Amino acid sequence: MPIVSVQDVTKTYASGFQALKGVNLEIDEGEILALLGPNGAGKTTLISSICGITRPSSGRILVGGHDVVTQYRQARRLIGLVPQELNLEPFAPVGPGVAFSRGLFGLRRDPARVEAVLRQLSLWEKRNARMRELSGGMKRRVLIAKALAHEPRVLFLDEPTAGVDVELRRDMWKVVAELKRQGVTIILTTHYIEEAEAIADRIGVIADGQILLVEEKAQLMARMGRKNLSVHLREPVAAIPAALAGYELELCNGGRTLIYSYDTKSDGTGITRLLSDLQAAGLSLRDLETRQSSLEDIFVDLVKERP
Ligand SMILES: Nc1ncnc2c1ncn2[C@@H]1O[C@H](COP(=O)(O)OP(=O)(O)OP(=O)(O)O)[C@@H](O)[C@H]1O
Repeated sequence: MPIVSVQDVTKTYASGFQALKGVNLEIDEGEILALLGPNGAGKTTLISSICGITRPSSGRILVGGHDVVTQYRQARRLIGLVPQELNLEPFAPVGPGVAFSRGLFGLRRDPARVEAVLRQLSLWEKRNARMRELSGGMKRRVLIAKALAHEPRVLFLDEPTAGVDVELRRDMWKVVAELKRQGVTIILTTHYIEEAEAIADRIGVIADGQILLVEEKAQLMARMGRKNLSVHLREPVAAIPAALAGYELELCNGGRTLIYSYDTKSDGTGITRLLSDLQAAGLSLRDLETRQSSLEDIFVDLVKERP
């Protein structure tokens, strides 16, 4: 049984705007799913619906088998949510704040658990600091600690690394990997494709209130991946020779490099023929290199190709 099951969910806001247009999504226990999508795609609306903060207009959502509307308490107990905004009390101290979040779920005090969470997020030394004394990155960690205080089985991270520096982003990825090791299911939204590429098991692409695809990251990259062959020339050319028009080459690097894009899955890549045609056109080669297209290329193509 999936830990989260989203069934035909739509959401129309009071303004009449339809933010979700029939979303179906199953999330397995223990996986990391990254939801990628442009601004306004509906990512936050979807997460808020699963967490019971926004009520879907139609459809059904189950978390751990509990309906998030009719069995709100049981469902919510299983969920930790790290919101996008840093909505922390400026004067609240870190440690008691995390303990308080646990108490909100009616759980008994458990200082050992709170300490473990604080240590895991490198916040133990800061346990007596007030929120306003912390850096933005530390505040984000506090939000995660608060979301973990009641031992949720599913953790939602809404853009966990928006606006944080590269080092902190990598730190955050380590935290996510560690949580996965502990068996926590993680759903994160992100604008950063490299983030999805670095940590997700599966990738969901959402645009305009619809899920365009959900797929294993490795499969997605293999299925949709193209490769680019860069041909570096000894002498620059002003234009692509007419004899090579059929290859749809791109000329760059001041006329010194030709880029040929090919499908890694098709039977013939066309490379052999291209190389002999290059020679026939009188071009002499200095070097060749190939590059696998990234998730970013795939994502841009997907969102662009929509009717
Ligand atoms: N309370 C609301 N009332 C009306 N429209 C809303 C409301 N909340 C969100 N929307 C609209 O729904 C759409 C989806 O918003 P949502 O925040 O879910 O997108 P998102 O994918 O999370 O975007 P971002 O990446 O910018 O956070 C947007 O067009 C937004 O303006």
